[in-house]
Amino acid sequence: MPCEKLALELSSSLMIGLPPRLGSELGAVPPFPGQWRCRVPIAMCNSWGSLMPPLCAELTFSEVGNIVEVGLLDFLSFILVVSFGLLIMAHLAALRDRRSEFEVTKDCNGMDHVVLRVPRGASARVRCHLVMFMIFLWLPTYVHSTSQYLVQLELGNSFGDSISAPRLKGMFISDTILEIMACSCQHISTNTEWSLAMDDGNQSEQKDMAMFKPPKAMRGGIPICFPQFGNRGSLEQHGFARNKMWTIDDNPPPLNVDYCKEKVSVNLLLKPSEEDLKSWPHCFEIRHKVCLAMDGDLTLISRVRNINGRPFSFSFGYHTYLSISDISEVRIEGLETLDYLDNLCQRERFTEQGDAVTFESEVDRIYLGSPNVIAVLDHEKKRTFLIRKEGLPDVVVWNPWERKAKSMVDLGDEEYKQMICVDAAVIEKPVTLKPGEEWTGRLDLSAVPYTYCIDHVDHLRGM
Ligand SMILES: O=P(O)(O)OC[C@H]1O[C@@H](O)[C@H](O)[C@@H](O)[C@@H]1O
Repeated sequence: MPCEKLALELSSSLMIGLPPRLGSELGAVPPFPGQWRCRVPIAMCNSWGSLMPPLCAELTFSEVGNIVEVGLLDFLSFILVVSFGLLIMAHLAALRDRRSEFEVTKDCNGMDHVVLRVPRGASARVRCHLVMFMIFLWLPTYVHSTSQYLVQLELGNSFGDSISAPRLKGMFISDTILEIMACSCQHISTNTEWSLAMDDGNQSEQKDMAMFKPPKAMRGGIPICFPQFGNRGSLEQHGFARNKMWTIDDNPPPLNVDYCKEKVSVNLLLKPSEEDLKSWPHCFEIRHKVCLAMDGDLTLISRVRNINGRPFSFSFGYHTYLSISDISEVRIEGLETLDYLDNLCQRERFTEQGDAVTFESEVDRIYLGSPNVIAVLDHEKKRTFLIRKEGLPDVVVWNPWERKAKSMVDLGDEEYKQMICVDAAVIEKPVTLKPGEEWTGRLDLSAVPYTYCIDHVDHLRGM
């Protein structure tokens, strides 16, 4: 026998001994007087525990139920039966996983939230919360007087990190793989904002979590900058999309390539309000899909469509706050030798001279025509964020440093050290859409061991 261990998987009644009567019920035929024989499935395991192909055994039992002989036979019929059984089990497991990947529950305040889960590893919580969750801590009656919801995506933990985060005052940057992405949204009305938040179940801590003053976005997470990036236009800083109520889109048009197969996801939709049309008179729809992969990687896919009227142009950016150990310990690879516009020098154009971007003072730059993979290496945490992107040629790198941080009401004086914004964006050459045309941008975020990218980034760039 090639295996070192033979495991007999019998029915529970067989396992505890087979009385002749039971053998007979199972169709056993007495080979000799006083003996009984029957066929049962067996599974063989080797010393490493891997399961060998199952076989069927013919067992001969003595009169008192002891096994006196084991023979292997009937391989094909047994394979058929077992395959059928495995198929049913797989189907049931898939059903169970599907059920558990989207679960609507209530939080301790009785508010609905949706938990997105992947069977192994990461989870995401889509929390249907009040927009004013800062307020409801202190004015609970407000909970009942508004119909606005905050949908909050919370990335769970796939790398064994604790979800309890360095809680930056006014900023929800967790220590987990990709922070937390959140947006405010509501099924019916249109009046809230994108924001980021984290909930580790400790409601009492939420009052520390943000300057949450709708319609202004909270700092942190991955707000969507649209249709303007920064102050390069007449609209509010980074455009209005991050300050709007998005709706959950139950029936989005299919993507040309579905990057979110095997991932749990949520689809969001924003259409312009009357007020938006006054400041930006273009008929558009912007869709945003958030996908959580089995291993906790996050994919964001955004689509902007010109739904009628005249052509229009826009800028777009994923304003991505990453949690880092210390800004002085971080380097960004993938931007070397590129030209950049320095926002701190009236957008003057320079060329990156270093072999990586490192930080010693305030940085606010737009790197132009960057490769599709950027790596943010955190030496102290021994972790690298990989940013893969499509349709987003520019990369904004921003850290306010000490002086500016002190002037920002929603950033603690020292908190600039634990954050870096690396925004995949399209800024220098805005996108122009003719009527009926659609633009798609995609961002993949993952956290990998520190050394990973050094060996792999070049390979990934070719993807
Ligand atoms: O405070 P906001 O509006 O979120 O913007 C923060 C920063 O975002 C960066 O993307 C910009 O380049 C900076 O100029 C800006 O200060």
